[in-house]
Amino acid sequence: MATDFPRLTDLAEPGAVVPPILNVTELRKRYQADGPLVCDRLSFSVNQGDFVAIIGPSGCGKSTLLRMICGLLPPTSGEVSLRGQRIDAPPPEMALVFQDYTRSLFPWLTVERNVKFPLAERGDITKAEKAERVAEAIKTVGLAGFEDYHPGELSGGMQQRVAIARALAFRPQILLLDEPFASVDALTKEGLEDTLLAVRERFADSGMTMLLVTHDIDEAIYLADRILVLSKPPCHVAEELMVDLPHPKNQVSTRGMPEFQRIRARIHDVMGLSAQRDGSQPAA
Ligand SMILES: Nc1ncnc2c1ncn2[C@@H]1O[C@H](COP(=O)(O)OP(=O)(O)OP(=O)(O)O)[C@@H](O)[C@H]1O
Repeated sequence: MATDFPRLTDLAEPGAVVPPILNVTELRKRYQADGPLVCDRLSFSVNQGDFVAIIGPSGCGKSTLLRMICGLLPPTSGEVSLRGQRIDAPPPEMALVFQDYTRSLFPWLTVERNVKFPLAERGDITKAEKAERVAEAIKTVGLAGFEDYHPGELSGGMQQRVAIARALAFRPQILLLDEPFASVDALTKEGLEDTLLAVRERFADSGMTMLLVTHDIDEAIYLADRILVLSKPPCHVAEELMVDLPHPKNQVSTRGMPEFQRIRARIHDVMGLSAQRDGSQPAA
């Protein structure tokens, strides 16, 4: 598949250590000068092609972190860098999918036009390539045949697929997803999770990196290769877990695997949920 950005591994000398695509270094964030710290010395890095899930207690600062990563919100101190360059504004290599698809889609445009919308101003891509990208993105999210529908004629899950397709048509190097499936029912959510895995496979050659913020521990384990568990606020990375589950994944058998259960138990421990459930105090 064609890609707008070279893979870091293709640029490196054979045997060289490839630097992370994204570095988050010592981030601190306060919304008001005299307000509480939301993040405190939050650091981690992400390699190209990784699928990283960020999970943490409600209100700990996950969305704040994602907005700082994509340059929509300035950190109070510390920095986010992409390929070694500090991010001060939304970089063209990133695309963001929000939970609330109703606010990100244009109801008066068809599926095809919604997906094409961010490409309209791109003078560096030919009309034919735009059409090819749009068709491929729509197909990848399972919406072939719905090109001429309007968002209001689609279910919530299908509308979120349109939002994902729009991000994909942009061919981002980093796809950021902020609670993308929090507004849909459980069965629809499973279908969308499997679509994300299909997206990942489809764009693997271009080294697309994915960063998912979610409340859902099982979703994080099912989808990601690496999970960053954030602490309660002011948040930092409390634990980093590698997920090594066999592909292709399956909603029933993968979730039943001992490794899946082991990781889930560990996350519950780190987040203090187990302790809360049996009535004792969570670890500080
Ligand atoms: N624009 C803002 N101005 C002031 N405070 C804010 C703003 N946005 C978020 N906050 C505060 O920052 C903290 C972290 O919020 P954030 O939405 O990042 O957390 P979260 O982990 O994504 O929450 P949730 O899991 O409930 O979606 C909260 O205390 C919130 O009230």
